[in-house]
Amino acid sequence: MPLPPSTLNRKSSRVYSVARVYKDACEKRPQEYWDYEQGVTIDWGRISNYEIVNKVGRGKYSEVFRGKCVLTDQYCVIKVLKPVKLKKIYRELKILTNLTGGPNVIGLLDIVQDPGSKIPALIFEEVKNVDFRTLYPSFTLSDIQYYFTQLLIALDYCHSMGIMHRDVKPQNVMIDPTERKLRLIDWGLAEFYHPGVDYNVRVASRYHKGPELLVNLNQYDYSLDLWSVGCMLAAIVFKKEPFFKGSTNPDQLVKIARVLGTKELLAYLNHYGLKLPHEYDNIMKDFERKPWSYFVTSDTPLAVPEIIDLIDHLLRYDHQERLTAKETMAHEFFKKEY
Ligand SMILES: Nc1ncnc2c1ncn2[C@@H]1O[C@H](COP(=O)(O)OP(=O)(O)OP(=O)(O)O)[C@@H](O)[C@H]1O
Repeated sequence: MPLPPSTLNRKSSRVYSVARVYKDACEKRPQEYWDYEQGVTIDWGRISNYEIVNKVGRGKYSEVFRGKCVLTDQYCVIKVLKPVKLKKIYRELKILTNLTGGPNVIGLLDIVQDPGSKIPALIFEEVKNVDFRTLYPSFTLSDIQYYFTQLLIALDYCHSMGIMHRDVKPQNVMIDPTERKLRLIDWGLAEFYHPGVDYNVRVASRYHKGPELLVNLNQYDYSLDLWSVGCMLAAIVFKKEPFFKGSTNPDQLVKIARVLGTKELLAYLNHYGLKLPHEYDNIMKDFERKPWSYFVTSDTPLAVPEIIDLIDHLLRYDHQERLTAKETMAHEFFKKEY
């Protein structure tokens, strides 16, 4: 039976921005691929196959445990979702089932349901992650080449599948340095991309939010994820974690403008027919653009010209100017031997 029309691909009356790449990735697939509004069919596993070992963390949307599959004796991660809108749960499940098995995407092993609350729990492969605050300061240029290539492979894959992650940040990139294994996790804010559709700007985590989110530009796309990659790289290279540290959402844009300039921000808005929201009236000042050399000191040996050029091509106000995941992998920085 064909699905009824969906609101998820409903175009805005004014289309002012469309992704440069993979814009028809969803449209060319059947509606069942991207339409999570009608619910999703789930092949439920048995909760009794898993036991909890210990608590790993508590996110905004879940409680996460280390667990064990009693059938295989394999360790796993159990993400018990908190009761949020059913639509959000369906979205995460649909996206994970579409992407699992893809390169460097966290592997979804099973979906089980708490018999009492009916709340789903997601069972994932476990990554023996080393906290980024310990790991990143040890990175050489060659480590950066390797791990960022792995991250970009995951991003290019999800983008090619019509999905924007929308919450790229160090906490969502699990790295096991012993195995040199990287997995992109937390697809809870990820969304299907449809050209000309207005998206909610209340996504991503403050320090990694792209300018488009902070100026209410709703027709953003996969390029949002590349801004976040740029923030991660700049933080490592310039030893400033996080690179843009806003105290509130509006202050986040002020922190960005202090580096990229206010005139340049206004040119970006003008290009898409937008205005700076009034919440900035008293806080946005006329900041001069800073050259990247401003952040280079005797304590930033990773700041070689090629990586600075790469950061410069990712940290662009204009989301359409940023390198795509594929273009980033082809950048000169990844070709050089360090
Ligand atoms: N597969 C995994 N392997 C190892 N650790 C994991 C794995 N999945 C999740 N974690 C840990 O659990 C934390 C929370 O997981 P996740 O980000 O998926 O949940 P969340 O509720 O969406 O979190 P947040 O509110 O921070 O976005 C992660 O930051 C990570 O430390």
